[in-house]
Amino acid sequence: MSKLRVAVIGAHGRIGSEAVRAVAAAEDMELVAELGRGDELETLTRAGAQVAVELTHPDSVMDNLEFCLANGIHGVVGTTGWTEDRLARLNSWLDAAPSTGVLIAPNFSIGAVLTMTFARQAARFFESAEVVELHHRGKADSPSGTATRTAQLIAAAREDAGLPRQEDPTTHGLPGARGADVDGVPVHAVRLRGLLAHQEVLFGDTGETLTIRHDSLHHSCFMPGILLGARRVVDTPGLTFGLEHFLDLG
Ligand SMILES: NC(=O)C1=CN([C@@H]2O[C@H](COP(=O)(O)OP(=O)(O)OC[C@H]3O[C@@H](n4cnc5c(N)ncnc54)[C@H](OP(=O)(O)O)[C@@H]3O)[C@@H](O)[C@H]2O)C=CC1
Ligand SMILES: O=C(O)C1=N[C@H](C(=O)O)C[C@H](O)C1
Repeated sequence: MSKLRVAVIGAHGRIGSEAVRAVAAAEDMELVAELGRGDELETLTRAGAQVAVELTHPDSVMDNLEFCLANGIHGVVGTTGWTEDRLARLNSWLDAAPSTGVLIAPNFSIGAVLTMTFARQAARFFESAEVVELHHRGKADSPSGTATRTAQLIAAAREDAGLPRQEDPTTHGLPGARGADVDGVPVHAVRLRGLLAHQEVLFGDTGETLTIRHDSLHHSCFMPGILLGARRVVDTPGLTFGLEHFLDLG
């Protein structure tokens, strides 16, 4: 059987360099290109890439995906910074390339995917919910894509259950102390040397709290999700948002 031809964009970065090693070690894949900043995107077509794993920066990801989709290359995207506007532009490129697929995964680690699943399940049972994400100091964006997605899922589950949007009871204080408001769910971002990627989802109601915590301790935790995404995206045209769609979570 022929091997899946996979390229990595952002190949010299923290997660990209790990992805290069993981793709190269996968028996069913061939690593056909490793692109860093300034490298020509045409390398992807010359190398015959079928899938591009995109792990760069919110400022770079749109141009890279526009090129990939214009050339029939599927995308597995870990880069953050997704807004409604960006998703609409991506969908318009996908409309013009109907047999091509893109997976955007706010987080490729199984523990983080389960955290989001459990948080969505718990959301309707608690009056209040907040998210705290903690990352290394080199991270470009805040809050993290995972925390934003988690808060959106919590807010949607609350709305589905008929719960009101959370009101902030604070009347006095310093700006920013209550975090960012994501659909009514406060999200707090910590940046600390020594950390990698961590998240706590806090729920509270009368007389009890529930905390769901996940810790990514090494970039290797993202690799099974990236490889799964590459294998599945070639048979999944259109946009898939979230690795959970490629997992059987019961
Ligand atoms: N979904 C997930 O599970 C995960 C997602 N991420 C996300 O992945 C992204 C990268 O994170 P991280 O590896 O820590 O960041 P790094 O800064 O370590 O790596 C990004 C790399 O991409 C390069 N780059 C930037 N623009 C381009 C471009 N146009 N073409 C090719 N290479 C480019 C950078 O080059 P230069 O250094 O010159 O700027 C850098 O080498 C972030 O958005 C992060 O949030 C990270 C971990 C897990
Ligand atoms: O920049 C990182 O490191 C990470 N980025 C992703 C995010 O923003 O959610 C995933 C994970 O948290 C690591």
